[in-house]
Amino acid sequence: MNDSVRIAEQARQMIAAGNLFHARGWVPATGGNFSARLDSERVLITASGNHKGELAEADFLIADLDGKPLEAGRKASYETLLHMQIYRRHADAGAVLHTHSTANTVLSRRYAQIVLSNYELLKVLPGAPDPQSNVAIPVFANDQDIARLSAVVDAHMVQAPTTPAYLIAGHGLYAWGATVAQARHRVEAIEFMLECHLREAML
Ligand SMILES: CSCCC(=O)C(=O)COP(=O)(O)O
Ligand SMILES: [Zn+2]
Repeated sequence: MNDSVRIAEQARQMIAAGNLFHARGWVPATGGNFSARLDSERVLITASGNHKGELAEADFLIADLDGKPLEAGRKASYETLLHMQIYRRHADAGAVLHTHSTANTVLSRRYAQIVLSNYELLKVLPGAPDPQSNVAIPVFANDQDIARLSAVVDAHMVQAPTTPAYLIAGHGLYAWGATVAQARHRVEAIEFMLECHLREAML
């Protein structure tokens, strides 16, 4: 596959994910951002400030693993360094998707971590955990200094390398996978389990 065809295909898959997430209410306003690894040095990522349910191929740009856009005059997602931390820490990560759902926002404002257990959908997460096991989703304090926040996330991943995804308090979910499709499946599974967790807390 030549480079421009590959770029268009990765953008197409992220546009489709954005449409789905918007339909589910997981990317309100211009919240959320998406990326896919193109090769060992380049990542295709959403530009900052676009509505993620209305993306077109022109709303993506290529950045290096330091988060620097390779095209002059383009502004990558404000949260680019959070994506790059994942690509640097997880060699098998091929795509990163970030959502701002009601469930992930409410729960991350209340709890320091969310422990998911007894959900069949846990099998979709990295390492295919046994549904009966306890899977911890850490919650990090929100921080407008994204370099500092990505350093906090990275330090956690050194201590807990099997962390399957994470939340930022009052902000949203970051999840990843080998492909855009796998990252989307994981977002769908985690958002479903968080929604269940929230509803149970309200019973
Ligand atoms: C308007 S939501 C605040 C920024 C944010 O959290 C987000 O996910 C979108 O930022 P981006 O720069 O990627 O558009
Ligand atoms: Zn965000």
